Amino acid sequence: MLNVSNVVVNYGQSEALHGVSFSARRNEAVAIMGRNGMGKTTLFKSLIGVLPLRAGSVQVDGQEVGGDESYRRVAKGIAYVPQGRMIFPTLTVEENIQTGLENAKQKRIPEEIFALFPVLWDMRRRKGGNLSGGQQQQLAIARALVTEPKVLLLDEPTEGIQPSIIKDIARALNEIRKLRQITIVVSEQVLSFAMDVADRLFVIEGGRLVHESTRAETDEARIKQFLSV
Ligand SMILES: Nc1ncnc2c1ncn2[C@@H]1O[C@H](COP(=O)(O)OP(=O)(O)OP(=O)(O)O)[C@@H](O)[C@H]1O
Repeated sequence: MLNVSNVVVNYGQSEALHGVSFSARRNEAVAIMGRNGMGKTTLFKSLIGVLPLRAGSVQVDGQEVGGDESYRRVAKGIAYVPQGRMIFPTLTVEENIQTGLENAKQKRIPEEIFALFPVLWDMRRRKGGNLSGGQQQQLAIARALVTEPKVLLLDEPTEGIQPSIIKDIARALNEIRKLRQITIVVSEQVLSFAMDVADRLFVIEGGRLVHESTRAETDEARIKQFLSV
């Protein structure tokens, strides 16, 4: 479903990603693990088209999107939940979700969204800025989901979120997969969360993928070594 091949990304003269390749099937979740500064955010921004590819290709469902602007990639089936959530603080929860429906025929928020995230129903008339970090993360996922993606990208969804809510988010992502059979790519530093949601785990270091394992064969101690400074 998602095919990433030899992706190279530069910041000016300096190369940040040195040829990243991986793929994720329909109804598969993969985690990209790595410490701060290893290239997770750069990779996600290049997949959604916020950063241009210097080389390489990104395919969604067999269609090349690597040269497209972000809005076209969204139309072709990628949705992105950025690091830091980036919700609109002065819009209500409902209005925030509706921004994801801008190009949809149906403007009503599907009930399934509130079934996945009941707290968003309770908070629907509150301003996004007044939600807790965990609630904002759920809102950001809801906003991405209403675009009906084939591939959902989440950049460090657990960052700054308390453990009980991290569990809720893992449960919701697993539920989303069951309901929609989409592909999920998540970047993470929290190994327990990655083990809860991902079928395969990768480690990124210095802009390269240096490790891959299925969940079943993952050596957690080894991954923790990669994640410790
Ligand atoms: N705007 C930028 N200009 C120049 N270099 C950058 C820029 N953003 C990131 N980098 C560099 O690219 C590399 C990868 O950074 P990136 O933000 O992708 O890491 P990350 O793994 O997502 O870390 P974090 O969890 O802190 O976001 C780092 O060496 C970083 O210094």
